[in-house]
Amino acid sequence: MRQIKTVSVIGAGVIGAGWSTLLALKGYENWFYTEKKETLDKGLAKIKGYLNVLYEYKLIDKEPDYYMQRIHPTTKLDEAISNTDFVLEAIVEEYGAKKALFKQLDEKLDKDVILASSTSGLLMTEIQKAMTKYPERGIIAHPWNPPHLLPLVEIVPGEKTSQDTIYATKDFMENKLERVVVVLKKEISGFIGNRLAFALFREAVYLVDEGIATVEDIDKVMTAAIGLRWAFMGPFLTYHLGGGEGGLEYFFSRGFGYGANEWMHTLAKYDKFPYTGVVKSVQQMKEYEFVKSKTFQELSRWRDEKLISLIKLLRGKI
Ligand SMILES: NC(=O)C1=CN([C@@H]2O[C@H](COP(=O)(O)OP(=O)(O)OC[C@H]3O[C@@H](n4cnc5c(N)ncnc54)[C@H](O)[C@@H]3O)[C@@H](O)[C@H]2O)C=CC1
Ligand SMILES: O=C(O)[C@@H](O)C(=O)[C@H](O)[C@@H](O)CO
Repeated sequence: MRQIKTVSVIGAGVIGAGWSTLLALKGYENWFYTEKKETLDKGLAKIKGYLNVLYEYKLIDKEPDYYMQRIHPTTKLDEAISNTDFVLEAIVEEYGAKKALFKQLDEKLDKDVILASSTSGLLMTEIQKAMTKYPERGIIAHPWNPPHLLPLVEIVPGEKTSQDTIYATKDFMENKLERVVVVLKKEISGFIGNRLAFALFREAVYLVDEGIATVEDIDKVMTAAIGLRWAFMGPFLTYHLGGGEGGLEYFFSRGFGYGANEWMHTLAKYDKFPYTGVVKSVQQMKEYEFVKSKTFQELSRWRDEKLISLIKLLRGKI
């Protein structure tokens, strides 16, 4: 297993900036690459913003510039992979772009350099079709936004991914970057988190489309109840407790789960967001009281401040 000292982050957007920040925080030199200087500079500004908030909240004890020294920005791909031990791809969510990049990297890099995609739901098996030399080193390491704060990484092997690649990626994410890692037993689009998140989001858009509730009220339902529990309990533990002394078995046999059989057939079934639902949701987002007076940067900072407080309470560290 190759010792990882230097990492290449390919893609300087929301996720690339988060990965680069996390790597620097955990002591790793990392290349931070995208093609366009303007995008690269925006990515660096994101990183500096992330580090400033962490410093203000005393989650890091050194000033942001101390960590920035470990981040090496470049618009030259060959420079970004010149001495790399591990690649984290975080470019646009398109098979075409990812396959072209993985093909290029596979041709250039030693066979023990792992190529990990941040994709939100695409399949490594499909990406590996473009890797003609060492497809076994291709894998998915799906972070959650923002990666420097949310600890989960879903590792999803493709059909050709080797056990060594899985083991090395899990070891790096879990033991070196101190992430919470789930390795999927079978490859599936959307993985675990996004499938669960989008099952709920599909229903949320349906309820807006049907005029049952506004986007603001749906968010209230999530944040005033469901989301609070989910910050420290998943759905199974939640409903095991919901079953009282009888636990999950009672829940399904006589409890709420049994009762839900009366109306579960009314849940949204569509496999693409309905145009009318999207239009109504976007329009109502513009009327969302808390949001309409804030910029993306202000909302991102507000989100990170809340996440930091929660993470400190629930995990004690990032
Ligand atoms: N935004 C999110 O909440 C999350 C996104 N992801 C995944 O992470 C990946 C990146 O997502 P974001 O950072 O949100 O996207 P983004 O659009 O913010 O950033 C994409 C970056 O890749 C660069 N880029 C695009 N094509 C490129 C290429 N061919 N070569 C080099 N750089 C290229 C862009 O300039 C940009 O810097 C996607 O696969 C996405 O599905 C994963 C978890 C969460
Ligand atoms: O929600 C997240 O942070 C990630 O799991 C994602 O992949 C994003 O939601 C993605 O689906 C949208 O860019």
